[in-house]
Amino acid sequence: DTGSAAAIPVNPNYDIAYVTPVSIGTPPQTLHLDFDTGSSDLWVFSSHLPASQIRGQTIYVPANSSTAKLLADHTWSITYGDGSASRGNVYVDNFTVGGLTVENQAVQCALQVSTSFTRESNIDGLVGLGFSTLNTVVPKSQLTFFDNAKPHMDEPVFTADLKWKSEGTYDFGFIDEKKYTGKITYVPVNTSPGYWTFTSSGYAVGSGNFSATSIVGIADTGTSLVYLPPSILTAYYRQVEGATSSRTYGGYVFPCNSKLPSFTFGIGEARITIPSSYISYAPVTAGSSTCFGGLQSSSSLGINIWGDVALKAAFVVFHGGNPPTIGWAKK
Ligand SMILES: NCc1ccc(-c2ccco2)nc1
Repeated sequence: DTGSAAAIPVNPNYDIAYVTPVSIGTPPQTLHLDFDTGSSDLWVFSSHLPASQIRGQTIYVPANSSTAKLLADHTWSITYGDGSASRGNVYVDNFTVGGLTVENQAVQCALQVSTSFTRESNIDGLVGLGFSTLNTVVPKSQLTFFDNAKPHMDEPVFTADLKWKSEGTYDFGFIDEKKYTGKITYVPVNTSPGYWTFTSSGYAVGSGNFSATSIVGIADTGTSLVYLPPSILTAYYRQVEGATSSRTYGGYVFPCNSKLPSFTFGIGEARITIPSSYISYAPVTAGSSTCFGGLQSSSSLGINIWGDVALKAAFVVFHGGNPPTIGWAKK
């Protein structure tokens, strides 16, 4: 089996997140979910939510699906790195992404979501594509869509082709040679943390020398920005006129008309360059001439994160073989 589905920016001006249409149940209910390689719960806005917590999202109504079955006495609760959270109960139902169907997929129904989820009206839930060890369902943890689909897939892979301010794709079960140039460089993945954790071989700022240094981090489609060690941030923002680390805005900001260098990171001998346009991320508030950087410090996170700002500069292969690996190519 294979599948292919769109990755659509939730906001026309800034790539805050990407959503992908999925079908759940019988007859199919279509929701737009945030595919997140940084977590492993598949949860949706549901008919169990109080109306006060829904603001335009599409909800999943298990009662309207003839194939939905309650997973009795199972619950879940998750808190993300950005402080958002949700919790609820669990059904199993048919789950289809771009023509690829998993029967009896655990669909975690929200009974409560935090205000930041309520405020994001274009996200109807998340599809965790991390390792199933991170799933929060108790008393029996559940498998991700990828783990359920893998045995039926032509190849045990999914790929991310995210794009800057435009629609990209997630492919399941195959690698589309038309989506990248040159070769794919694969590096090992450490699955123990439960994320797609790999080691980058170093970085360069603009046209500067490449600094060979191991950077352990995660490939996270569910995080907007890139979070790296402070020393790398200093090296980058010292090249940006008027850049400063702002306590007010919680990170590096700079005048929106400042000239930004690109940022290159290493994957083995290969190099991926993030264009400067991806790093001038967004005005700190609507209409402001102060912009928030797409590269920020990981010092408060305890983990380096290659989020969408980096992923959209590449074609990325999440290879779920034994052992799993991650592949990066230019495009
Ligand atoms: N890294 C997972 C993730 C994805 C989306 C969100 C989100 C969307 C709106 C508010 O919070 N939070 C965490």
